[in-house]
Amino acid sequence: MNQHPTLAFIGAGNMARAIIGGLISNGFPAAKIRASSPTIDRLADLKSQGLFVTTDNAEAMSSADIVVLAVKPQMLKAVLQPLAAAAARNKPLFISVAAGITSQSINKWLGGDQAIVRCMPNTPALVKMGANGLFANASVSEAQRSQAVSVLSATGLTLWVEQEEQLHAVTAVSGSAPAYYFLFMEAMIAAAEKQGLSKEVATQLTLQTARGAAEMALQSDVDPAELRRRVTSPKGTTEQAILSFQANHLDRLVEEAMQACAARSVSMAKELGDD
Ligand SMILES: NC(=O)c1ccc[n+]([C@@H]2O[C@H](COP(=O)([O-])OP(=O)(O)OC[C@H]3O[C@@H](n4cnc5c(N)ncnc54)[C@H](O)[C@@H]3O)[C@@H](O)[C@H]2O)c1
Ligand code: PRO
Repeated sequence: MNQHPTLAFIGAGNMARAIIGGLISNGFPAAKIRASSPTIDRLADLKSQGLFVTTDNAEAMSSADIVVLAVKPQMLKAVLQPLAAAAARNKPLFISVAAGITSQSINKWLGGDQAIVRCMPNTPALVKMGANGLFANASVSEAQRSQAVSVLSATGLTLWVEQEEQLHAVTAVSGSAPAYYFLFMEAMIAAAEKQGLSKEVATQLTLQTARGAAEMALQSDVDPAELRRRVTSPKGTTEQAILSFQANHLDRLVEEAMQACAARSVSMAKELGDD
């Protein structure tokens, strides 16, 4: 195999585009990436970046080393069943980013005996700051594990989980979580505007502070709780904000939100899967 495997993305929506964007900006050759989606006009921008694009999923998948399944979980069964013959012939590594749906269901729809890595990525993959939780089924070889890591690590952090069920928690803590931070940013920007800042100034200060806090926590040798304490002077300003968050049970809100997220991942697996 060449240095770069041939990748086929089945589905070219938000998550596929975030991963493709991260790969290309990390130097992965666009000519080694294929993408399929039902309408060709929605693929025009990917074609202009040098990808091979098609409305035929089987054509996208033919001779691909890795097939990334990036359609909605609700579509997966209908998309995979017609690809079973090609899967039996080509035996690529499948990487599914679909929330919830188990490797067992995917394997069944593909006709069985397939190497499947489930990946829960997130959209910061687009700026190479993604976080990927990975699980491999028993048919995935060591070489394919390494291949999955080397492709996905171009989009950010890549960590394996031991149990497939742990991907529900990964979805709650990283897959869905960019949306929590965006929601928090929205609330901070709105509150700062109410305190008299322009939207532009409020936005810039909010985003730079989020970036600074994340970068500082990543580089620090102490945990986030200690970093928080270092901002919080006794009888100072921060203390009042922290006391307000605690009085409103921020920790409980976060726990309940993450439980609801993971529970939806579990119920999607039951509703839409075939285990
Ligand atoms: N968006 C995220 O933040 C995120 C994060 C982690 C995982 N995921 C997972 O990624 C997957 C895709 O989510 P998304 O947000 O990119 O959705 P999306 O709706 O943006 O993209 C889905 C794509 O699939 C295409 N599609 C529909 N039917 C198809 C078919 N028959 N054949 C080929 N392509 C078809 C659509 O045209 C669309 O481009 C989902 O399974 C989701 O659970 C998404
Ligand atoms: N976006 C997908 C969803 O909301 C999966 C994780 C992030 O279902």
